[in-house]
Amino acid sequence: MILARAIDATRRYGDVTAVDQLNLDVDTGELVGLLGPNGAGKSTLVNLLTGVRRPSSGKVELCGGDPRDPSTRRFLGVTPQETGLPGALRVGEVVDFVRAHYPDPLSKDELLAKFGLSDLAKRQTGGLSGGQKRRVAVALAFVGRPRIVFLDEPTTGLDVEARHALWQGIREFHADGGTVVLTSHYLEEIEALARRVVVIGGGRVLADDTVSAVRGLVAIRRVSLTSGVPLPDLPGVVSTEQDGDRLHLLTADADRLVRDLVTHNVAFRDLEVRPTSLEEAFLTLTAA
Ligand SMILES: Nc1ncnc2c1ncn2[C@@H]1O[C@H](COP(=O)(O)OP(=O)(O)OP(=O)(O)O)[C@@H](O)[C@H]1O
Repeated sequence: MILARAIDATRRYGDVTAVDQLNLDVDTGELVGLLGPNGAGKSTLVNLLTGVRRPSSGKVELCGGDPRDPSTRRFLGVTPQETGLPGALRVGEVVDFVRAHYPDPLSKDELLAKFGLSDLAKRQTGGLSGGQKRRVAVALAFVGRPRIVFLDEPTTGLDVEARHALWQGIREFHADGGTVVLTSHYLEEIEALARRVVVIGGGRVLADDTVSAVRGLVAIRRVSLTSGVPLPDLPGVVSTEQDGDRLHLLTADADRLVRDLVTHNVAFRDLEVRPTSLEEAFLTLTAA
């Protein structure tokens, strides 16, 4: 069953088209990463799919219904990009408050244990660190045993250990059949959690595939070398970065680039050719 669907969805803010005739289906049991540069439209898409905003045109569906309908929202868990917690309440009290909104919530202890938060149960949220607040905010999305969870940049600002604790909670939910859509700027996060990655740019879907396929799609290689002399103009180089004597060239045809360097008698050493990172891949896609 399709749990979240955008059909030709467009959302405008004045002159800005944040989401532009976008189509997306998220099936039951999927874990989907939305990836894209700042301002690509990821949060707006999440806001449309979770009923926070209405599309200017087109349609969105959640669990086969309208995401603004309370009976549909029972199946939904969300952590927006920015959240506020009532500072005077203890973590356990906030969990109880949210639990009260759902017919069959997780127990407080189970939720806190799943997300490694048991030690914080009696702490007032106002006294928590930024990272601890974020972990509580993400855990709250799972209280109501949702069928689908949307997490907008869930681990921004978290240290490695806290990030891994959250990933563990998300993975367990997914392993039990839960559906997850997350946006992230952490490429390792998308790679660590999701097999499907939807690359968003300019409010549109630029690619929708596996992480490795998205990399393969652009097939850009990074050729790094050390050279004391300026390089001649070489065909097929899409960008050049310089770090002292070390040069990093991006190209779709690394073999040709290396042959050209030799043909031009460029003195170089420490040649390295490697696939691009996902970030480089999406920058290339969004520049297309
Ligand atoms: N409430 C709003 N009012 C006006 N413009 C908005 C509003 N929300 C988003 N926008 C604009 O819509 C575009 C898409 O923004 P959005 O926040 O969806 O992108 P994003 O991919 O989530 O970015 P980021 O990674 O920085 O969070 C941007 O140009 C943004 O300035």
